[in-house]
Amino acid sequence: MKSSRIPGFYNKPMEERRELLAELAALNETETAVLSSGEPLPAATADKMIENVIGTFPLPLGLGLNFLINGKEYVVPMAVEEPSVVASASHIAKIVRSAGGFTAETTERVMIGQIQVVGAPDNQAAKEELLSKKEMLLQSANDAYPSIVKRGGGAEDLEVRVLNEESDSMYGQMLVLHIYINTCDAMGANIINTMVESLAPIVEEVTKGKVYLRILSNYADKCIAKARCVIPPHLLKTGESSGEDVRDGVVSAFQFADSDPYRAVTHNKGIMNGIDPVVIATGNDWRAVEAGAHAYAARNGYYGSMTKWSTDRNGNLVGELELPMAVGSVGGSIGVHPMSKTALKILDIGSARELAEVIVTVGLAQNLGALKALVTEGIQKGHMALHSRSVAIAAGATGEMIDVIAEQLIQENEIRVGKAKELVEKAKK
Ligand SMILES: CC(C)(COP(=O)([O-])OP(=O)([O-])OC[C@H]1O[C@@H](n2cnc3c(N)ncnc32)[C@H](O)[C@@H]1OP(=O)([O-])[O-])[C@@H](O)C(=O)NCCC(=O)NCCSC(=O)C[C@@](C)(O)CC(=O)[O-]
Ligand SMILES: NC(=O)C1=CN([C@@H]2O[C@H](COP(=O)(O)OP(=O)(O)OC[C@H]3O[C@@H](n4cnc5c(N)ncnc54)[C@H](OP(=O)(O)O)[C@@H]3O)[C@@H](O)[C@H]2O)C=CC1
Repeated sequence: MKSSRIPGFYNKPMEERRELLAELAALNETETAVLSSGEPLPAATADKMIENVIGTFPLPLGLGLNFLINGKEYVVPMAVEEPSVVASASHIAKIVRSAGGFTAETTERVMIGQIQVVGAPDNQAAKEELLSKKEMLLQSANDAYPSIVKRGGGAEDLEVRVLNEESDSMYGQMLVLHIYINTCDAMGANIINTMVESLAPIVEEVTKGKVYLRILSNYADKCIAKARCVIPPHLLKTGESSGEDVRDGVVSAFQFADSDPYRAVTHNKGIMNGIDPVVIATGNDWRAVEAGAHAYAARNGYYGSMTKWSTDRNGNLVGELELPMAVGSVGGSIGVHPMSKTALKILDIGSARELAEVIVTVGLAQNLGALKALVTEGIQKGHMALHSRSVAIAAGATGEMIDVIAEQLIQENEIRVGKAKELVEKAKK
């Protein structure tokens, strides 16, 4: 990939943007056609993906630009309905690339399958028995999905937990078997579920209990992606605010979020503003990522900030984000939806790990974009200026009138549908 820094990309007509992208990402004719096709997800394909299909629901697909991660350039496809998200991510990526770019990494890539056992006559004895049969259980799990073992993955370890051991617990004791499974480049839900379902009869026999649930855990805390950036304050100067003031405001905003769940939820929503669009564009399961991310934000016993912002000894702003990121670069609907195939080609990633690193980086950038605006001019100026186009459309503006009405709304500092309707009616007379 040549540079992802394309100044003024947003001022070019859409056709020109597509041409630039096709050249940059070496898209072939089919991939380029998917972007400009009126029906990127053919109805016949959609009809086979879910049930009771009556159509498709398109979202705008934008490009997060300027991303430099671990020294590699990334153009990031983002499918999202909310104005200013893509602009904000690109804005921060532009600043961070001047500071050397983001660094990102993933830990081990292991997913968890859970098997719930109730009514075992002796949970401790059943636990010991399961642990003593570890090799046999792992082998049986792998026999249920041999192709993932051939790819270098499969069931690697197990753990047994007894829940509700305390005598004052509200619920009865139960045993939970965790199978740790390397799903290679797949998110792995179906692989894991196949494995744990196949183990259920053996587990019942060993424990003499009843198995109810056999399903993966979306709390993928052994599949963590981390992103980091270090920004000298002079790069943060915004309007009248000095870089130091912006830096201190961002650190204080983090401390606010980490001290108060009312703020943490909004702060974290701003992070998911960056994460979800990439998860969606690449055909991944955003409910799984959302559920895991929020649970991880509560791992210390309280719901806090997903990101951490601090100042290092040289006065730089340091940002860190660490989240479970159980995404795949294959499997699920990824190979089915033509748009997600094209999105992965644009990203030019070689593995699920690399995809997870890009996604968590966009989340970090998005958080800083929002915080930088919030601690300086406020969110309305930048966000509402871009939202004004949607307001104009909602009020009935079409074609060239959209930008004209949007500009009038900004000039009159009244970005609301009622005002836009007045302007549209006046313009139509
Ligand atoms: C909107 C900006 C970026 C303007 O910020 P700005 O300083 O006016 O931007 P700029 O004109 O100096 O441009 C800087 C770069 O930003 C990008 N950029 C700039 N404009 C565009 C555009 N039109 N289209 C595409 N990209 C754009 C582009 O990369 C550009 O570089 P260039 O290519 O020109 O060299 C800034 O005001 C901002 O980041 N605001 C925050 C927006 C935001 O966070 N939106 C999310 C919605 S609000 C929300 O849901 C979450 C929240 C806020 O509640 C979370 C929380 O509370 O924590
Ligand atoms: N709680 C949850 O989150 C749940 C989610 N789901 C859904 O499950 C889906 C994801 O399941 P998943 O198991 O990932 O998808 P798949 O069932 O599509 O499995 C992935 C397939 O990809 C193939 N593959 C090709 N190359 C690789 C590679 N390098 N690494 C790994 N696999 C490779 C494997 O085929 P082979 O090896 O056979 O060639 C494997 O069968 C998502 O759609 C999700 O929404 C379903 C249930 C619950």
